[in-house]
Amino acid sequence: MTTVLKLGGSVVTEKASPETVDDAALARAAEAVADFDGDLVLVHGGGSFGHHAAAERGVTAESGTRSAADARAIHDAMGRLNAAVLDALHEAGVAALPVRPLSLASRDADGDLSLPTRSVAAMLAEGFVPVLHGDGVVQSGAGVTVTSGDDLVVALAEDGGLDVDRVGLCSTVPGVLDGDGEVIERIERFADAADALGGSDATDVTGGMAAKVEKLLALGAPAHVFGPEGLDAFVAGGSPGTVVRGE
Ligand SMILES: Nc1ncnc2c1ncn2[C@@H]1O[C@H](COP(=O)(O)OP(=O)(O)OP(=O)(O)O)[C@@H](O)[C@H]1O
Ligand SMILES: C=C(C)CCOP(=O)(O)O
Repeated sequence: MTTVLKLGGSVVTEKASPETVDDAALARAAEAVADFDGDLVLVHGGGSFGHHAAAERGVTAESGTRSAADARAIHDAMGRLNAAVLDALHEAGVAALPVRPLSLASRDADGDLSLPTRSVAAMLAEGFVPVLHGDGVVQSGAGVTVTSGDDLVVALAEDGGLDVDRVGLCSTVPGVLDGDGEVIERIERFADAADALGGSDATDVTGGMAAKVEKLLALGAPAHVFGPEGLDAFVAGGSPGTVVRGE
């Protein structure tokens, strides 16, 4: 059984200032992750690295670039953040290794993601913690578009070979919030939260909370959406924040 956990870009970076890591938040998250017992795949988002690099070049999840220089700039920005995440994980004693989607994944013309996972499974079998991240990924007919860490979480969770039974999305909000700002405990269909779901409040080319919930509803495994304060509970097997479980 494997757990997939995404550390939101808005948790590990200061999303409003370009290419700024939130060192304290990242160190806290890495320490929480170090307590996990079992097979774990980590994913992190773009935060103030990937989203700024992509937005500056007009690249989104739908609108691609045919410029290799632009694609590389987005990938390199994510590489800088990935290196910072790996440094923090190593510092906390986590045997983390990078798995970088541009070199591995692709999308078809409809945007469906193909993510080969044998290297991820092999790393897990050898006791490592693979760390993927949102990235520029080549898409049939569109050049290179942005693939969100959330899409990678979904692809990992749907991969039969990894046997994923728990998914966690750690964002800056304590869960999916209703119109009054209260955490919704359980979402089983999009309508449960549709009124309250907006985009992201920072530069984000991949859609914010509404897109997250929609993707998580399609999974076979339960997904938990929580904030940094819920990370210890999730790592210990608990159920912080909102549970998203489609039918
Ligand atoms: N109903 C809602 N409940 C909770 N958050 C919401 C809601 N509607 C919109 N949001 C926004 O969604 C954001 C979380 O999505 P976002 O994509 O920014 O997070 P992330 O995954 O941590 O970041 P990144 O995409 O960089 O990895 C929140 O900061 C909030 O502004
Ligand atoms: C913007 C890039 C390159 C990655 C986006 O990943 P996300 O923050 O998980 O949506």
